[in-house]
Amino acid sequence: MTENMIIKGGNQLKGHVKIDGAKNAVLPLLAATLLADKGQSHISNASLLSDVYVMNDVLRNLNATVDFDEENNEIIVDASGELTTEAPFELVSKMRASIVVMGPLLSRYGHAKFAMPGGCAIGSRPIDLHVKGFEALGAKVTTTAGYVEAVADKLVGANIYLDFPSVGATQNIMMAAALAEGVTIIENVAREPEIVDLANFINKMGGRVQGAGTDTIKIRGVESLTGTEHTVIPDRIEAGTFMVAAAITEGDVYIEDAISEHNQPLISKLKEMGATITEDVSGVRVQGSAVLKATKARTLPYPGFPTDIQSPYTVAQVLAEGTSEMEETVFENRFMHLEELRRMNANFSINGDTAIINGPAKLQGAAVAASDLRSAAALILAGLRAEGLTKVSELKYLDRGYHSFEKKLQDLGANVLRVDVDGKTDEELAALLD
Ligand SMILES: CC(=O)N[C@H]1[C@@H](OP(=O)(O)OP(=O)(O)OC[C@H]2O[C@@H](n3ccc(=O)[nH]c3=O)[C@H](O)[C@@H]2O)O[C@H](CO)[C@@H](O)[C@@H]1O
Ligand SMILES: C=C(OP(=O)(O)O)C(=O)O
Repeated sequence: MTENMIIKGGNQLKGHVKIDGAKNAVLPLLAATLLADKGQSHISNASLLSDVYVMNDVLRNLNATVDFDEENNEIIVDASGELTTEAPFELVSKMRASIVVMGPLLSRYGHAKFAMPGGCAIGSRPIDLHVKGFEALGAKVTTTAGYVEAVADKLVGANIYLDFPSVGATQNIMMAAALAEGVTIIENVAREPEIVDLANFINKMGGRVQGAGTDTIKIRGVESLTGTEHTVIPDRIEAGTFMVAAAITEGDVYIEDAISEHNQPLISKLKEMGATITEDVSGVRVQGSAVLKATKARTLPYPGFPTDIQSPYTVAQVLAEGTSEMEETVFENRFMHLEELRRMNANFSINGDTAIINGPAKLQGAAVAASDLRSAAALILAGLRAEGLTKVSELKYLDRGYHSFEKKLQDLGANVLRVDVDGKTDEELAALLD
Protein backbone atom coordinates (compact mmCIF):
# COMPACT_ATOMS: atom_id res chain seq x y z
CA MET A 1 0.00 0.00 0.00
CA THR A 2 1.31 3.46 -0.92
CA GLU A 3 -0.52 6.30 0.69
CA ASN A 4 -0.51 9.74 -0.88
CA MET A 5 -2.25 12.94 -0.03
CA ILE A 6 -4.28 13.92 -3.07
CA ILE A 7 -5.48 17.48 -3.40
CA LYS A 8 -7.49 19.53 -5.83
CA GLY A 9 -6.76 23.18 -5.30
CA GLY A 10 -8.99 26.22 -5.42
CA ASN A 11 -11.06 26.05 -2.25
CA GLN A 12 -10.91 28.83 0.31
CA LEU A 13 -10.35 27.51 3.82
CA LYS A 14 -13.01 28.66 6.25
CA GLY A 15 -13.89 27.74 9.81
CA HIS A 16 -12.21 26.62 12.95
CA VAL A 17 -9.29 24.32 13.67
CA LYS A 18 -7.86 23.18 16.99
CA ILE A 19 -4.14 22.79 17.49
CA ASP A 20 -2.59 19.75 19.19
CA GLY A 21 0.19 19.60 21.77
CA ALA A 22 3.65 20.47 20.50
CA LYS A 23 5.88 17.69 19.17
CA ASN A 24 9.00 19.59 20.16
CA ALA A 25 7.73 20.05 23.70
CA VAL A 26 6.38 16.57 24.41
CA LEU A 27 9.56 14.76 23.29
CA PRO A 28 11.90 16.41 25.84
CA LEU A 29 9.15 16.22 28.50
CA LEU A 30 9.00 12.46 27.99
CA ALA A 31 12.78 12.31 28.30
CA ALA A 32 12.59 14.33 31.53
CA THR A 33 10.18 11.85 33.10
CA LEU A 34 13.24 9.58 33.48
CA LEU A 35 14.64 11.98 36.07
CA ALA A 36 11.96 10.95 38.58
CA ASP A 37 12.92 8.03 40.80
CA LYS A 38 9.59 8.36 42.63
CA GLY A 39 5.99 8.69 41.48
CA GLN A 40 4.44 8.72 38.03
CA SER A 41 4.41 11.50 35.46
CA HIS A 42 1.14 12.35 33.74
CA ILE A 43 1.69 14.23 30.48
CA SER A 44 -1.54 15.52 28.96
CA ASN A 45 -2.25 17.13 25.58
CA ALA A 46 0.18 14.66 23.98
CA SER A 47 -0.46 14.46 20.25
CA LEU A 48 -0.72 11.11 18.44
CA LEU A 49 2.43 11.58 16.38
CA SER A 50 4.77 8.86 15.15
CA ASP A 51 7.66 10.60 16.97
CA VAL A 52 5.75 10.35 20.24
CA TYR A 53 5.29 6.59 19.73
CA VAL A 54 9.01 6.24 19.03
CA MET A 55 9.92 8.19 22.18
CA ASN A 56 7.56 5.99 24.21
CA ASP A 57 9.41 2.95 22.83
CA VAL A 58 12.77 4.50 23.72
CA LEU A 59 11.58 4.92 27.33
CA ARG A 60 10.17 1.39 27.45
CA ASN A 61 13.43 0.03 26.10
CA LEU A 62 15.18 1.72 29.03
CA ASN A 63 12.80 -0.10 31.41
CA ALA A 64 10.30 2.67 32.18
CA THR A 65 6.60 1.79 32.17
CA VAL A 66 4.71 3.88 29.61
CA ASP A 67 0.94 3.93 29.07
CA PHE A 68 -0.45 6.03 26.24
CA ASP A 69 -4.13 6.77 26.75
CA GLU A 70 -4.75 7.80 23.16
CA GLU A 71 -8.42 8.69 23.72
CA ASN A 72 -7.44 11.32 26.25
CA ASN A 73 -4.04 12.26 24.81
CA GLU A 74 -2.37 11.39 28.09
CA ILE A 75 0.91 9.57 28.62
CA ILE A 76 1.68 8.09 32.01
CA VAL A 77 5.31 7.25 32.68
CA ASP A 78 6.62 5.39 35.69
CA ALA A 79 10.41 5.54 35.78
CA SER A 80 10.73 4.77 39.48
CA GLY A 81 12.23 1.30 38.94
CA GLU A 82 15.81 0.64 37.88
CA LEU A 83 16.46 1.86 34.35
CA THR A 84 19.04 0.70 31.86
CA THR A 85 21.20 3.44 30.36
CA GLU A 86 21.89 2.34 26.81
CA ALA A 87 19.86 3.02 23.68
CA PRO A 88 20.56 0.99 20.56
CA PHE A 89 20.97 2.24 16.98
CA GLU A 90 17.66 0.66 15.90
CA LEU A 91 15.75 3.08 18.13
CA VAL A 92 17.92 6.20 17.97
CA SER A 93 18.11 6.02 14.19
CA LYS A 94 14.32 6.25 14.02
CA MET A 95 14.34 9.66 15.66
CA ARG A 96 17.36 11.83 16.32
CA ALA A 97 15.52 13.75 19.06
CA SER A 98 15.88 10.67 21.27
CA ILE A 99 19.37 11.98 22.10
CA VAL A 100 17.76 14.22 24.76
CA VAL A 101 17.29 11.09 26.85
CA MET A 102 21.04 11.09 27.54
CA GLY A 103 20.92 14.11 29.87
CA PRO A 104 18.39 12.63 32.33
CA LEU A 105 20.11 9.22 32.38
CA LEU A 106 23.51 10.78 32.97
CA SER A 107 22.05 12.93 35.72
CA ARG A 108 20.39 10.03 37.51
CA TYR A 109 22.87 7.21 36.92
CA GLY A 110 26.16 8.84 35.94
CA HIS A 111 26.05 6.83 32.72
CA ALA A 112 24.44 6.98 29.30
CA LYS A 113 25.40 5.25 26.08
CA PHE A 114 23.59 6.11 22.89
CA ALA A 115 23.98 5.41 19.21
CA MET A 116 25.17 8.66 17.60
CA PRO A 117 22.27 10.26 15.77
CA GLY A 118 23.12 10.95 12.15
CA GLY A 119 22.25 14.00 10.11
CA CYS A 120 19.01 14.12 8.19
CA ALA A 121 17.54 15.51 4.99
CA ILE A 122 17.65 19.10 6.27
CA GLY A 123 21.34 19.14 7.16
CA SER A 124 24.16 17.77 9.27
CA ARG A 125 23.16 17.65 12.91
CA PRO A 126 26.19 17.32 15.18
CA ILE A 127 25.95 16.94 18.98
CA ASP A 128 29.23 18.64 19.92
CA LEU A 129 27.43 21.22 22.10
CA HIS A 130 25.60 18.50 24.05
CA VAL A 131 28.93 16.73 24.63
CA LYS A 132 30.67 19.96 25.64
CA GLY A 133 27.99 20.53 28.26
CA PHE A 134 28.22 17.00 29.69
CA GLU A 135 32.01 17.34 29.89
CA ALA A 136 31.76 20.67 31.68
CA LEU A 137 29.59 18.95 34.30
CA GLY A 138 32.38 16.43 34.87
CA ALA A 139 31.44 13.55 32.56
CA LYS A 140 33.99 11.75 30.46
CA VAL A 141 32.57 11.39 26.97
CA THR A 142 33.89 8.96 24.38
CA THR A 143 32.73 8.09 20.91
CA THR A 144 33.43 4.60 19.61
CA ALA A 145 31.87 2.38 16.97
CA GLY A 146 29.02 4.77 16.35
CA TYR A 147 28.13 5.14 20.02
CA VAL A 148 28.59 8.12 22.33
CA GLU A 149 29.11 7.22 25.97
CA ALA A 150 29.13 9.59 28.93
CA VAL A 151 30.36 8.45 32.34
CA ALA A 152 30.65 10.38 35.62
CA ASP A 153 31.18 9.39 39.26
CA LYS A 154 29.40 12.56 40.15
CA LEU A 155 28.17 15.53 38.12
CA VAL A 156 29.09 18.93 39.51
CA GLY A 157 27.50 22.24 38.49
CA ALA A 158 29.51 24.40 36.09
CA ASN A 159 29.40 27.52 33.93
CA ILE A 160 28.74 26.62 30.31
CA TYR A 161 28.59 28.94 27.31
CA LEU A 162 26.93 27.52 24.20
CA ASP A 163 28.52 28.70 20.95
CA PHE A 164 25.07 28.49 19.35
CA PRO A 165 21.70 28.47 21.15
CA SER A 166 20.97 24.84 20.31
CA VAL A 167 17.53 23.67 21.43
CA GLY A 168 18.55 20.06 22.04
CA ALA A 169 21.83 20.94 23.78
CA THR A 170 20.05 23.39 26.08
CA GLN A 171 17.52 20.71 27.02
CA ASN A 172 20.06 17.94 27.46
CA ILE A 173 22.38 20.04 29.66
CA MET A 174 19.45 21.43 31.67
CA MET A 175 18.30 17.89 32.46
CA ALA A 176 21.83 16.65 33.17
CA ALA A 177 22.28 19.49 35.65
CA ALA A 178 18.93 18.89 37.36
CA LEU A 179 20.39 16.29 39.76
CA ALA A 180 24.02 17.51 39.71
CA GLU A 181 25.73 18.84 42.80
CA GLY A 182 25.64 22.63 43.04
CA VAL A 183 24.74 25.31 40.53
CA THR A 184 25.00 25.22 36.74
CA ILE A 185 24.77 28.37 34.67
CA ILE A 186 24.25 27.94 30.94
CA GLU A 187 24.69 31.02 28.79
CA ASN A 188 23.55 31.71 25.23
CA VAL A 189 20.85 29.08 25.60
CA ALA A 190 17.90 28.50 23.28
CA ARG A 191 14.85 30.55 24.30
CA GLU A 192 12.13 28.55 22.52
CA PRO A 193 8.77 28.13 24.31
CA GLU A 194 9.51 24.39 24.43
CA ILE A 195 12.52 25.15 26.65
CA VAL A 196 10.27 27.05 29.04
CA ASP A 197 7.80 24.15 29.05
CA LEU A 198 10.58 21.73 29.99
CA ALA A 199 11.87 24.00 32.77
CA ASN A 200 8.34 24.31 34.18
CA PHE A 201 8.01 20.53 34.18
CA ILE A 202 11.35 19.98 35.95
CA ASN A 203 10.38 22.57 38.55
CA LYS A 204 7.04 20.85 39.15
CA MET A 205 9.01 17.63 39.74
CA GLY A 206 10.90 19.41 42.49
CA GLY A 207 13.75 20.84 40.43
CA ARG A 208 15.20 24.34 40.61
CA VAL A 209 15.54 25.87 37.16
CA GLN A 210 15.48 29.63 36.65
CA GLY A 211 15.67 31.88 33.62
CA ALA A 212 14.18 29.62 30.91
CA GLY A 213 13.00 31.89 28.10
CA THR A 214 15.97 34.25 28.58
CA ASP A 215 19.49 33.66 27.29
CA THR A 216 20.85 32.42 30.63
CA ILE A 217 19.51 29.46 32.58
CA LYS A 218 20.54 28.70 36.14
CA ILE A 219 19.97 25.24 37.56
CA ARG A 220 20.48 24.37 41.20
CA GLY A 221 20.84 20.60 41.42
CA VAL A 222 18.52 18.74 43.80
CA GLU A 223 18.77 15.31 45.49
CA SER A 224 15.88 13.69 43.67
CA LEU A 225 12.84 14.45 41.54
CA THR A 226 9.28 13.11 41.70
CA GLY A 227 6.82 12.41 38.88
CA THR A 228 4.22 15.12 38.36
CA GLU A 229 1.37 16.30 36.11
CA HIS A 230 1.87 18.55 33.14
CA THR A 231 0.00 19.76 30.06
CA VAL A 232 2.03 20.12 26.85
CA ILE A 233 1.96 23.59 25.24
CA PRO A 234 0.20 23.94 21.86
CA ASP A 235 2.27 23.31 18.74
CA ARG A 236 3.30 26.68 17.34
CA ILE A 237 4.51 25.11 14.09
CA GLU A 238 1.23 23.30 13.48
CA ALA A 239 -0.55 26.57 14.29
CA GLY A 240 1.75 28.44 11.90
CA THR A 241 1.08 25.92 9.15
CA PHE A 242 -2.68 26.59 9.40
CA MET A 243 -2.02 30.33 9.46
CA VAL A 244 -0.21 30.01 6.13
CA ALA A 245 -2.98 27.74 4.77
CA ALA A 246 -5.58 30.41 5.55
CA ALA A 247 -3.44 33.23 4.15
CA ILE A 248 -2.75 31.55 0.80
CA THR A 249 -6.33 30.44 0.12
CA GLU A 250 -7.91 33.83 0.80
CA GLY A 251 -9.44 31.96 3.70
CA ASP A 252 -10.85 32.91 7.07
CA VAL A 253 -9.71 30.49 9.77
CA TYR A 254 -9.79 30.66 13.55
CA ILE A 255 -6.89 28.68 14.95
CA GLU A 256 -7.87 27.68 18.44
CA ASP A 257 -5.09 27.33 21.01
CA ALA A 258 -2.55 29.09 18.80
CA ILE A 259 -0.53 31.26 21.18
CA SER A 260 0.08 34.43 19.21
CA GLU A 261 3.10 35.39 21.32
CA HIS A 262 4.82 32.18 20.14
CA ASN A 263 4.31 33.05 16.50
CA GLN A 264 5.07 36.76 16.27
CA PRO A 265 7.61 36.64 13.40
CA LEU A 266 5.23 34.62 11.21
CA ILE A 267 2.25 36.77 12.12
CA SER A 268 4.15 39.91 11.20
CA LYS A 269 5.32 38.42 7.88
CA LEU A 270 1.80 37.30 6.98
CA LYS A 271 0.48 40.77 7.80
CA GLU A 272 3.19 42.25 5.57
CA MET A 273 1.86 40.02 2.79
CA GLY A 274 -1.63 41.46 3.24
CA ALA A 275 -3.35 39.03 5.62
CA THR A 276 -5.56 40.35 8.40
CA ILE A 277 -4.70 38.73 11.71
CA THR A 278 -6.63 39.05 14.93
CA GLU A 279 -5.18 37.69 18.13
CA ASP A 280 -7.06 36.87 21.33
CA VAL A 281 -6.41 34.79 24.42
CA SER A 282 -7.86 31.59 22.93
CA GLY A 283 -6.38 31.69 19.47
CA VAL A 284 -5.62 33.54 16.27
CA ARG A 285 -7.88 34.39 13.33
CA VAL A 286 -6.27 34.67 9.89
CA GLN A 287 -8.05 36.20 6.91
CA GLY A 288 -6.18 35.95 3.65
CA SER A 289 -6.14 38.65 1.00
CA ALA A 290 -6.73 38.19 -2.73
CA VAL A 291 -3.23 39.44 -3.53
CA LEU A 292 -0.19 38.44 -1.49
CA LYS A 293 2.80 40.80 -1.40
CA ALA A 294 6.43 39.72 -1.66
CA THR A 295 8.49 39.65 1.57
CA LYS A 296 12.02 39.04 2.80
CA ALA A 297 12.59 36.75 5.77
CA ARG A 298 15.46 35.02 7.53
CA THR A 299 15.29 32.02 9.85
CA LEU A 300 16.85 32.44 13.28
CA PRO A 301 16.67 30.86 16.72
CA TYR A 302 13.66 31.97 18.78
CA PRO A 303 12.37 34.67 18.96
CA GLY A 304 13.40 34.92 15.30
CA PHE A 305 11.53 33.44 12.35
CA PRO A 306 11.45 29.64 12.95
CA THR A 307 13.25 27.35 10.52
CA ASP A 308 10.42 24.85 11.03
CA ILE A 309 7.87 27.20 9.44
CA GLN A 310 10.21 28.18 6.61
CA SER A 311 9.04 25.54 4.13
CA PRO A 312 5.30 26.22 4.59
CA TYR A 313 5.91 29.98 4.48
CA THR A 314 7.87 29.85 1.22
CA VAL A 315 4.71 28.49 -0.41
CA ALA A 316 3.10 31.87 0.36
CA GLN A 317 6.17 33.59 -1.10
CA VAL A 318 5.90 31.49 -4.27
CA LEU A 319 2.33 32.78 -4.62
CA ALA A 320 3.14 36.40 -3.74
CA GLU A 321 3.50 39.18 -6.30
CA GLY A 322 7.09 40.26 -6.84
CA THR A 323 10.46 39.01 -5.68
CA SER A 324 10.64 37.43 -2.23
CA GLU A 325 13.68 36.24 -0.35
CA MET A 326 14.12 33.55 2.28
CA GLU A 327 17.45 33.13 4.01
CA GLU A 328 17.85 29.84 5.91
CA THR A 329 20.54 30.31 8.57
CA VAL A 330 19.81 27.34 10.86
CA PHE A 331 19.99 24.26 8.61
CA GLU A 332 22.08 24.16 5.45
CA ASN A 333 19.80 22.00 3.32
CA ARG A 334 16.24 23.06 3.98
CA PHE A 335 15.07 24.06 0.49
CA MET A 336 14.36 20.57 -0.85
CA HIS A 337 10.64 21.35 -0.97
CA LEU A 338 11.33 24.20 -3.38
CA GLU A 339 12.85 21.79 -5.89
CA GLU A 340 9.61 19.79 -5.72
CA LEU A 341 7.59 23.01 -6.02
CA ARG A 342 9.53 23.82 -9.20
CA ARG A 343 7.78 20.80 -10.70
CA MET A 344 4.51 22.54 -9.82
CA ASN A 345 5.64 25.72 -11.62
CA ALA A 346 7.35 27.66 -8.83
CA ASN A 347 9.97 30.10 -10.07
CA PHE A 348 13.02 30.63 -7.88
CA SER A 349 16.78 30.43 -7.70
CA ILE A 350 19.01 29.55 -4.78
CA ASN A 351 22.04 31.62 -3.96
CA GLY A 352 23.98 30.12 -1.05
CA ASP A 353 21.61 30.01 1.90
CA THR A 354 19.04 32.31 0.27
CA ALA A 355 16.14 31.41 -1.97
CA ILE A 356 15.10 34.19 -4.34
CA ILE A 357 11.51 33.56 -5.27
CA ASN A 358 9.73 35.22 -8.18
CA GLY A 359 5.99 35.27 -7.91
CA PRO A 360 3.20 34.97 -8.35
CA ALA A 361 3.39 31.41 -9.67
CA LYS A 362 0.34 29.82 -11.19
CA LEU A 363 0.80 26.45 -9.52
CA GLN A 364 0.01 23.27 -11.45
CA GLY A 365 -0.76 20.01 -9.69
CA ALA A 366 1.94 17.33 -9.93
CA ALA A 367 3.23 14.24 -8.16
CA VAL A 368 5.71 15.44 -5.53
CA ALA A 369 7.61 13.76 -2.71
CA ALA A 370 8.21 15.04 0.81
CA SER A 371 11.73 14.85 2.20
CA ASP A 372 11.08 15.97 5.80
CA LEU A 373 8.00 16.75 7.84
CA ARG A 374 7.78 20.46 7.06
CA SER A 375 8.33 19.87 3.34
CA ALA A 376 5.40 17.44 3.50
CA ALA A 377 3.19 20.16 4.95
CA ALA A 378 4.47 22.72 2.46
CA LEU A 379 3.71 20.52 -0.55
CA ILE A 380 0.19 19.86 0.70
CA LEU A 381 -0.34 23.62 1.16
CA ALA A 382 0.88 24.19 -2.38
CA GLY A 383 -1.67 21.64 -3.56
CA LEU A 384 -4.43 23.79 -2.02
CA ARG A 385 -3.60 26.49 -4.57
CA ALA A 386 -2.67 24.32 -7.55
CA GLU A 387 -4.75 23.77 -10.63
CA GLY A 388 -5.56 20.09 -11.15
CA LEU A 389 -4.42 17.13 -9.09
CA THR A 390 -1.49 17.22 -6.65
CA LYS A 391 -0.21 13.97 -5.20
CA VAL A 392 2.12 14.15 -2.21
CA SER A 393 4.03 10.99 -1.32
CA GLU A 394 6.31 10.01 1.61
CA LEU A 395 3.65 10.79 4.21
CA LYS A 396 5.68 9.08 6.92
CA TYR A 397 7.37 12.45 7.34
CA LEU A 398 4.07 14.26 7.77
CA ASP A 399 3.02 11.79 10.47
CA ARG A 400 6.05 12.75 12.56
CA GLY A 401 4.60 16.18 13.24
CA TYR A 402 0.96 16.53 12.17
CA HIS A 403 -1.92 14.44 13.48
CA SER A 404 -5.09 14.21 11.32
CA PHE A 405 -3.78 16.90 8.98
CA GLU A 406 -6.11 15.92 6.14
CA LYS A 407 -9.12 15.72 8.47
CA LYS A 408 -8.43 19.21 9.80
CA LEU A 409 -8.05 20.56 6.26
CA GLN A 410 -11.24 18.81 5.13
CA ASP A 411 -13.15 20.36 8.02
CA LEU A 412 -11.97 23.76 6.74
CA GLY A 413 -13.34 22.96 3.28
CA ALA A 414 -10.22 21.73 1.48
CA ASN A 415 -10.59 19.16 -1.27
CA VAL A 416 -8.06 16.68 0.08
CA LEU A 417 -7.93 12.93 0.74
CA ARG A 418 -5.37 10.50 2.04
CA VAL A 419 -5.61 7.40 -0.14
CA ASP A 420 -3.83 4.28 -1.25
CA VAL A 421 -2.72 5.19 -4.78
CA ASP A 422 -1.53 1.73 -5.83
CA GLY A 423 -3.09 0.68 -9.12
CA LYS A 424 -5.09 3.90 -9.53
CA THR A 425 -4.75 6.28 -12.46
CA ASP A 426 -4.68 10.04 -11.97
CA GLU A 427 -8.16 10.21 -13.50
CA GLU A 428 -9.47 7.72 -10.94
CA LEU A 429 -7.82 9.65 -8.13
CA ALA A 430 -9.15 12.98 -9.37
CA ALA A 431 -12.64 11.48 -9.51
CA LEU A 432 -12.39 10.65 -5.79
CA LEU A 433 -12.04 14.36 -5.08
CA ASP A 434 -15.07 15.52 -7.07
C1 LIG B 1 12.80 17.83 18.52
C2 LIG B 1 13.09 19.28 18.35
O1 LIG B 1 12.89 20.07 19.25
N1 LIG B 1 13.56 19.66 17.16
C3 LIG B 1 13.80 21.06 16.90
C4 LIG B 1 15.16 21.42 17.43
O2 LIG B 1 16.11 20.55 16.84
P1 LIG B 1 17.58 20.48 17.43
O3 LIG B 1 17.54 20.55 18.91
O4 LIG B 1 18.25 19.32 16.81
O5 LIG B 1 18.18 21.82 16.83
P2 LIG B 1 19.38 22.68 17.36
O6 LIG B 1 18.84 23.96 17.88
O7 LIG B 1 20.22 21.84 18.24
O8 LIG B 1 20.17 22.93 16.00
C5 LIG B 1 20.28 24.18 15.42
C6 LIG B 1 21.62 24.31 14.73
O9 LIG B 1 22.68 24.07 15.66
C7 LIG B 1 23.59 23.11 15.15
N2 LIG B 1 24.13 22.32 16.29
C8 LIG B 1 23.28 21.76 17.19
C9 LIG B 1 23.75 21.00 18.25
C10 LIG B 1 25.15 20.83 18.37
O10 LIG B 1 25.64 20.17 19.29
N3 LIG B 1 25.95 21.38 17.44
C11 LIG B 1 25.49 22.14 16.41
O11 LIG B 1 26.26 22.64 15.57
C12 LIG B 1 22.73 22.26 14.22
O12 LIG B 1 23.52 21.59 13.27
C13 LIG B 1 21.83 23.30 13.59
O13 LIG B 1 22.49 23.94 12.52
O14 LIG B 1 15.43 22.79 17.12
C14 LIG B 1 15.49 23.06 15.71
C15 LIG B 1 15.89 24.50 15.53
O15 LIG B 1 14.88 25.34 15.97
C16 LIG B 1 14.16 22.72 15.06
O16 LIG B 1 14.29 22.83 13.67
C17 LIG B 1 13.73 21.30 15.41
O17 LIG B 1 12.39 21.11 15.00
C1 LIG C 1 13.24 19.46 12.14
C2 LIG C 1 12.20 19.12 12.88
O1 LIG C 1 12.19 18.15 13.83
P1 LIG C 1 13.37 17.18 14.31
O2 LIG C 1 14.38 18.01 15.05
O3 LIG C 1 12.67 16.27 15.25
O4 LIG C 1 13.93 16.53 13.09
C3 LIG C 1 10.88 19.82 12.76
O5 LIG C 1 10.04 19.62 13.66
O6 LIG C 1 10.65 20.53 11.76
